[in-house]
This record gives sequence, structure tokens and C-alpha cells, in this order.
Amino acid sequence: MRSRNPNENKVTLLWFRHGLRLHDNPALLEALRCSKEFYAVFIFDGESAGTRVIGHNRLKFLLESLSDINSQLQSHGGKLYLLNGKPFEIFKTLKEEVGLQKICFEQDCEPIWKERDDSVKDLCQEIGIECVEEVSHTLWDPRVVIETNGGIPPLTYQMFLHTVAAIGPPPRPVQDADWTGVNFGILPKKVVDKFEAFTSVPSPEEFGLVDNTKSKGPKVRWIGGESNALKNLSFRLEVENNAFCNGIYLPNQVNPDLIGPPTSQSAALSFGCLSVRKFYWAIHDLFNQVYGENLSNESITGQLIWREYFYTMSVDNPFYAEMKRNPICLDIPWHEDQENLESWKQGKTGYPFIDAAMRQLVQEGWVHHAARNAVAFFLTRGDLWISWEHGLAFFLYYLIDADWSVCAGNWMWVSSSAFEKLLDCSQCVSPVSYGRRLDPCGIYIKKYVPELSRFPIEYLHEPWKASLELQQSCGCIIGRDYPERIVDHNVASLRNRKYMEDICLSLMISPPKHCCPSDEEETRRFLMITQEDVDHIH
Ligand SMILES: Cc1cc2nc3c(=O)[nH]c(=O)nc-3n(C[C@H](O)[C@H](O)[C@H](O)COP(=O)(O)OP(=O)(O)OC[C@H]3O[C@@H](n4cnc5c(N)ncnc54)[C@H](O)[C@@H]3O)c2cc1C
Repeated sequence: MRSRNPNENKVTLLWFRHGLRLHDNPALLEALRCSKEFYAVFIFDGESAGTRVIGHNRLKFLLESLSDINSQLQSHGGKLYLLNGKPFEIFKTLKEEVGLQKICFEQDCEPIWKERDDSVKDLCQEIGIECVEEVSHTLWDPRVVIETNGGIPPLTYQMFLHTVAAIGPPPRPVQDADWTGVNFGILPKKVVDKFEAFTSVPSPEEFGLVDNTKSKGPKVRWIGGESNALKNLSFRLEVENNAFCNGIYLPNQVNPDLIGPPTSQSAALSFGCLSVRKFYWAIHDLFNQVYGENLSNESITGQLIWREYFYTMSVDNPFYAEMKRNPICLDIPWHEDQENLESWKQGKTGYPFIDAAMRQLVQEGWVHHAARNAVAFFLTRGDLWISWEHGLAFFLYYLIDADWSVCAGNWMWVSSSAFEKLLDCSQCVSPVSYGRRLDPCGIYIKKYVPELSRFPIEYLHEPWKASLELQQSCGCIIGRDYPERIVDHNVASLRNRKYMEDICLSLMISPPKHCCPSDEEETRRFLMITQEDVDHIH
């Protein structure tokens, strides 16, 4: 417990980047602990909170999250300043104009933030501002994980589990801030004129981003902000509780619900509206409550450990999201096929399940993990043999939960470029049979691919097999109203398997340093596919 120390009496500032919440916020507690005057800021610097590449839905989520923080601070008598500019220039000015003495922020551990944070840390050292970085975006401090593993990141998930077991359980959330007596500073006009970007939280349209998908009908609305994330957490815990009572865990993955009410917390975790430690401990405490004291283990929050693993793997690797310069990624001679890439992006591949998922992504910014796997397989080693880097760029723009290291890590895994067994095609899925398992009644396809809404279920996943008469009676001619398949999956997947075998042979002479799963079971658990889903290619 950090108690307020009135003797220190400093002008302090909390710099929000991710970590857009007031609960479990050690940086906030540190900023308030010794504050005689307190400022809270978010800086639109063109990169913080993943704003370098951002689509309408995610920007909306971010702005709602900022609005929520602002409302909460207003209820305590303060505000969130929304500034514009380079962080180190703003802080330098604040030192001169308001006597800023201490800056606190949550650690952004990915290497893409290093330059920004180093410039602020250097400035602080140069002009005598105290700078405090607190770890709370991840369960463990990735640097401590690396150190514990002998200075390198654990190369497999199992090694990662062993390493964190040696460190011990992640810290529990810190207590809420005590706002009594907090003196909120008011920025002088000179600073406001120079740096204040907005006096109230803007809309995505003010950044020139419009929602082009409104005409496509009603869509799931993901609402950003801590208040909503905490409400969703209660709902999510009910889902977890029911699952535990029925003897299952990881309910969102085990029973994929592609269009049900949103129980995913990934966007809230990604922006830090929900503390990952709060989520983790809420699930473990619930499990122990249902089954008795201390019976829980890491499996019940296995997905959070994957998140952790990908963050840790990226920390010292600035090229983690690329193929060529990335030491853990295989250099695969993917095809450049602009036409097929465009069809994939637009949800016009002719495979209804793939197209439904791609259209859901563009319209709503969220797609279930199982469907993400399907479209990622399809783009890369499953069908089109196009580089995962194109998929990553598209996902980072459209996903509301886009997370640089998590997204790139998943793309590398699915495309067999890293983490997965060396170029293994045996775990690919067919866009038809996998789609059938996940969407047996075709509700998902009919929602996002309305052209096919009158097709009977027997043909919905393979509409090209319907006779012309049937197509006419359903009001949708394949090749005119809905595209022909851009590839024949059976032919393409056989060809890709051959490519992989050839590359594997050539790599055998000097196998590259490559991350891989511990065993086949781990691969299946990660991909959330069953033995029946596996595409048996001969
Ligand atoms: C190609 C591809 C790209 C992806 N890109 C992202 C991304 O940018 N951001 C992101 O948060 N997730 C990403 N995922 C992982 C996963 O699909 C989402 O986290 C998941 O769909 C969120 O749903 P949920 O909250 O119901 O998951 P739950 O099962 O409830 O999991 C809880 C949390 O664990 C984390 N998590 C779950 N699965 C994974 C995973 N495979 N890897 C890492 N963390 C995971 C998420 O924070 C998630 O909210 C990607 C998956 C694929 C296949």
C-alpha cells in the first residue's frame, strides 16, 4: 500500500498511453502519492495506443475510452488533457511553465515504443524530472521473464510456463486511488494554446476517419472505456462460472460463438481499460470458489499466457512484425498476388465462411479466434500462399483489439513462420468443412454474406455446387452476384504442401533458429482445432 506523502509535494503527471483505466493503475498511485498538483494527459503523437495504423472502429473505441477516463476524472474535480505533439517537447514545456517534477506511466514493453519512451527518459534525466515506469499491462514484467530464462526469451510456450512458474504468480491488482485532497492542476493558456488538441473528446470523423460500413446494416457495437469493461467483466465471469460448474474452462474458445453477445475482453485488455491482472485473478479466484481452495492452474487462463508469451518474445526484437529481418521468422518465398489479396481483403474469395469473417472484420473490428485462424490459414499456407505480413497490416488497421506483438505472433504462428513446427501443413483446415463445424446452420454466413441468404444449408458453404436453376431461384448467380472461388482449395492446399516440403528439405542443411511448439497437442490447443478439423491432404 502506497500512502500519500505530503512532505514530497511535487507537481506530478500521469501520462496515459495504454492502461486507459483508473483501477489497478500503479502509475496513477505513484503520481498521486506525492502530489501537490496533479495532471492527467493523453498525447496524440501519431503513435501512442497504436494510432499509427488505425481504422474507424478502433479509433472510436479509443476515443470512448478517453472520454470515460475524462468523465471519471471530472467526477473527482479534474480532467484529462488531450494534447498534441511530441511527448518530450510537451514535458519540457510543462517543466518550464508549471514546474513539472515527476512523470509516471505504465510500461509499454514492445520495442515500437522504445524510441518514444527513451526520448522522454533522456529528457527527464537531462532537466531533472523524476520518471517512474510501472509494469501493469502484462501479468509479469517481460524483462524479468527474460532475465529468469538466462537472458533470452523462452523459445517455446512450455519453457515460458516453466519460467513464469519459477518467478511465481503474477501480482494481484493494486488498490484503487484515493482522490480525497487531490489538487488538479490547470494548464496555463500558453500551454493550452500550443498543445491542447481538443477541449472535449473528439469523434473519429474529426481525424478524417468515416464509417463506410453503416449501410451494411446493424452491427455489433463494441463500446470502449473502463466503465464498460468492468460491466463486461461481470457478465464474462458469469459465463466462466457456468463453464466451471459444467466442468469446462476457456468457455469463449471451447464453444466458439461467432455472433453472440460480445463477451470478449480483448479490446479492453489491449487498450488497458481492463487490467489483465484483475481479469486473471478474477478467473482464478472464481475457479477456486467453485472447486475449493487453490485448485486452479494456468490452463484456465491459458489464452492470457499466450498474450504474455507474444509480448515477451517481441521485447528485444524490433523486427518482430516483419519476415526478412526477423531472426525468429522463417523467410518463406510467398507469392505476390495483388488480385487474390484484394479479394481476400474485400471478402470476395468465393468461400462464404472466409468472406463472412473478412466482412465482419471490416464492419465491426472483431472476429472470433477460430474465424481469425481460418482467414489467416486461407491467406497463407492453406490456400493463397500470400505473406502473413499483408494479413498483419490489414488486421492491425481493422481489429479493435489490434496489438502489435500479439497480432504478429499469431500471424507467424498460423502461417508456420515461427512458433509453429517448421513449415507444417498438417494442421491446416478446409474453409468448407471448418466453416461447417463453426457455422452449421449458416447464420453467420447469412448475416455477413446476404447475397447467399436464400441458399439452402447444403449449398451455403459450397454455393458453386448448386445448379444454375437453384442459383436462379435463390436470386444469386455464382460468378455474377457472388464470386466464383478464387482458388480450388483441394488443388491449392496440395500445391502448398509441396512448397513446404521443398523448403523444409532445403532448410535441413542448416536449420534456422526457430521457435516451435513443444508438441502437436500444444499446436492444436493454440489453434483451437480438433482432430476432425484437420485437413487431411494426400
Ligand atoms: C491471425 C490472428 C491475429 C490475432 N490478433 C490479435 C490481436 O491483435 N490482439 C489480440 O488481443 N488478439 C489477437 N488474436 C488472438 C485472439 O484471436 C483474440 O485475442 C481473441 O479472439 C479474443 O477473444 P476473447 O477475448 O473471447 O478471447 P478469450 O478466450 O476470452 O481470451 C482472453 C484474452 O486472452 C488473450 N488471447 C486470447 N487468445 C489469444 C491468442 N491466441 N494469442 C494471444 N492472446 C490471446 C486476449 O487478450 C483475450 O481477450 C489473433 C489471433 C489470430 C489467429
